[in-house]
Amino acid sequence: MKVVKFGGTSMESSQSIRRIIDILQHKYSQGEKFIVVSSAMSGVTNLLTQLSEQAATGINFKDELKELEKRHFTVIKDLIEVKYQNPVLTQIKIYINELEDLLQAVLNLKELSLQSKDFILSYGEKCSTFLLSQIAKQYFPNSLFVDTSTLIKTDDYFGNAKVEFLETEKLIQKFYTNNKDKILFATGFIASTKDNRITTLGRGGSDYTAAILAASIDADEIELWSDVDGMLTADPKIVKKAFPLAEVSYTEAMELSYFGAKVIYPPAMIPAISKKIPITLKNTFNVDFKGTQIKETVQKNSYPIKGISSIDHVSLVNVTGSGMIGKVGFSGKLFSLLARENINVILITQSSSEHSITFAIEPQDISKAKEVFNREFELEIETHKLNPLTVEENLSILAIVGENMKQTPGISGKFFHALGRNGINIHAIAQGSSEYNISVIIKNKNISKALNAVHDIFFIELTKTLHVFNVGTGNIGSTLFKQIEKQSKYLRENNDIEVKIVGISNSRKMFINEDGIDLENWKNILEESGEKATLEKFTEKIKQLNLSNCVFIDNTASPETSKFYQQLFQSNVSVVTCNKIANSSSFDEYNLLRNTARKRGVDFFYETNVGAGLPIIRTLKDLMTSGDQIIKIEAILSGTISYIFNNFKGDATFHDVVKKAQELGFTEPDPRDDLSGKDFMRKMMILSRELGNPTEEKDIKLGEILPESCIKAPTVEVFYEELKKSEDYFNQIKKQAENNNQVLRYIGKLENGEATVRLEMVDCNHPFYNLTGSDNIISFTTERYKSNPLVIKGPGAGAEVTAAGVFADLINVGAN
Ligand SMILES: NC(=O)c1ccc[n+]([C@@H]2O[C@H](COP(=O)([O-])OP(=O)(O)OC[C@H]3O[C@@H](n4cnc5c(N)ncnc54)[C@H](O)[C@@H]3O)[C@@H](O)[C@H]2O)c1
Ligand SMILES: N[C@@H](CCO)C(=O)O
Ligand code: NA
Repeated sequence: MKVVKFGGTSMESSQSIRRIIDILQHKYSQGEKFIVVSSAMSGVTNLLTQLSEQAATGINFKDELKELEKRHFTVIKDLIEVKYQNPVLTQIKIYINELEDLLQAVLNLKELSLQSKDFILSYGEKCSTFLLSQIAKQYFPNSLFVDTSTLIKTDDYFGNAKVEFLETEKLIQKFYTNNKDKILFATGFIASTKDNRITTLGRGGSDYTAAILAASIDADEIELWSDVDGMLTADPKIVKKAFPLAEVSYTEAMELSYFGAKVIYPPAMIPAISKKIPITLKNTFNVDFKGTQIKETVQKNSYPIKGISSIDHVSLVNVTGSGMIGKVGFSGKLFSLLARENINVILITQSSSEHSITFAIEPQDISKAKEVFNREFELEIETHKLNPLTVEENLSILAIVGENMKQTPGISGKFFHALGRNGINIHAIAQGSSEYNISVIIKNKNISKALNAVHDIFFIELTKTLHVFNVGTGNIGSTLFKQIEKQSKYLRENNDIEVKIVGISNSRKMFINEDGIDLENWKNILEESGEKATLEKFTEKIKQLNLSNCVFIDNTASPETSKFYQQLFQSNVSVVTCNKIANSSSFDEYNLLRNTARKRGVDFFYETNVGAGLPIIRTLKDLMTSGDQIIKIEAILSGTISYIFNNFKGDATFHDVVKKAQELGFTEPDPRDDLSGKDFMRKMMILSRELGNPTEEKDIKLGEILPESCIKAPTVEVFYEELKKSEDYFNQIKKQAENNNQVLRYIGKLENGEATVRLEMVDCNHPFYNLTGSDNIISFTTERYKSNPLVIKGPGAGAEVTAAGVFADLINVGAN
């Protein structure tokens, strides 16, 4: 035998009641035996509460009551054959008339007692359940309407009555035995006192009715039907990746529902728990879905925790003072005091030094708590044995719940790591020794970020979602998008990484979508839905959204973007950049950025600053951290210049080769940044700084390649014209090299803290002689690689290799 309960959402309209009938017909055809419990139609209990309270203040209720009648009549007309309608219409009419009399009495007396209110509310369930039973009768002729107020006996605590179990059980058993051949349709929520005055069972009342009936007749199972798929790992409104749990234990269900998961009300389950009756949560909108089963013992699943829940608004109260130390009974006194004032204490922690007790309460209780504390401990406060209460506000509780945590080391470590990495400060921590629940108190504004970060770390089979804000959609930016789009499935399946591009900006337009931007269509989206771009607005939005694992990618060559890195780090956003400006600004700035990132526990990656995608920065860092000593670095680090000298031969003109280098995407947006040596100089400066030298721009000796006129050209167009005019100059250098069987190489050297970049002619014995395309080459002479230096060589410019380097940096964010 099953007890099947349908909540208000299932009793909303003709359509939803039709669904209930379908569900019951299916059960019936499968030979299942069941008792049905039903709530009032959705919204009716609230409406009746409101009407009765209003009536007590003299406000009329007739129109609303008419509406209520109509709602029930509509269902009758929709779902009951005409020939059977009359008696049902009549009975509902009788109920509504009785309701009207009751409300009229309240209106006349201008008084509403809890007792009268319960009586009035009981009509919600009476109407709905009677109605359902009569609809069902057409399919199951042995349907029987049961007014449970005649079976469930309570004390006279109206509004939240306490059940007298012994008597109730007897009445239910007797009724059940006498009606074994019937399908019972029982009202939820309502009961009565010994002397037959109507009472109600409080919050979760219909679930409670189901549990009481099930426990009394030793049912095999309870099904609670609502409009959700059961109990989820977290609130799906906040955590998009939350998913329904197949099984949870009674204890876990209690813990999860206590915080947030509103699908069931734990006290209502107690009669079922005491008889170990499993409870299944089902969805009327997703009938075939298994839902969540709540029972005594559950199979271990692969996740270390079951769910995450939260309470949104709490305040934290700190009691401090030497007067508490070693004082037996102090906390007893403190908490009885709060209990006496009906202040609900949600969480308590105490340090073992006994110098402080911290507890969480609801914000509306703060002033009362202060008042009673000050009054009770006036003497202790005056003599400085206790300090006045301090209160922290705008906080939330976040709790991870699950029986698997028990005896499993590392869960709290993981939990706190996820919070710490996302810059979420923990104000207090509590874990019961039952190890079912670890609760932390954090700032309210961080709750959504925290829920998502913690959910990711425990549930998405370790899938990490990187929330990316990308600035710069030129050569590199647009290529990066292509690469990410192509690779995202692989990353999801093989690396458990989800890359979500949440924001895109270029110098004209910006667009942000928290759910991710479709990379197949980003150009149109940005063009059509984007707003005017400003970096201020873009970064403000990043901070405001406060997403977990958040990364800012700088794919511009702009000096403006780097001004925002510092505040991004401070907001726990990692930065990946191919833009060299930040790292080649002043040494102080360079240091500040690094230190801030380190302090905030976020990443600052810029592998592509030197040699594009070639692993140069990484290699240098590895050499240094593993204790090698760098003696000398020699390198060709301008892809553009490398390409030019590799192709400036035979009939080719210097002008055309430069143009081609730009077309191939090797040059900076302004190619003079390359040809002036400035771009190379920046790279040398970054390498030198990585070595620990406080290098500034002026410390690097830079050999010129271009004649003055080219450098000074006011625009890129004029620069190209000047290049044409200087063709003789370039030809002469070319000739000279060719005559000596040499090639031109623009080479950087770093030795003894000194950095130079010079144009050299080298012969075939030089290790840098054989280069092709936009190749970069770098040779590290170190203590360990002394006679034979470590060499890295390959294309050091171009959109594909650079975007790939940015991509690799991005994937590494948060890896350590
Ligand atoms: N090309 C290479 O091989 C290579 C290699 C390594 C590093 N890089 C670096 O890549 C970066 C980008 O180069 P690119 O060739 O893609 O440049 P690009 O000119 O093609 O694109 C630059 C993008 O940045 C945007 N932008 C500029 N200023 C902005 C601002 N203030 N706010 C928002 N957006 C802004 C532009 O709108 C454009 O979308 C440069 O810093 C360059 O040094 C390039
Ligand atoms: N413009 C740069 C790109 C790599 O930073 C070069 O030519 O080397
Ligand atoms: Na690199």
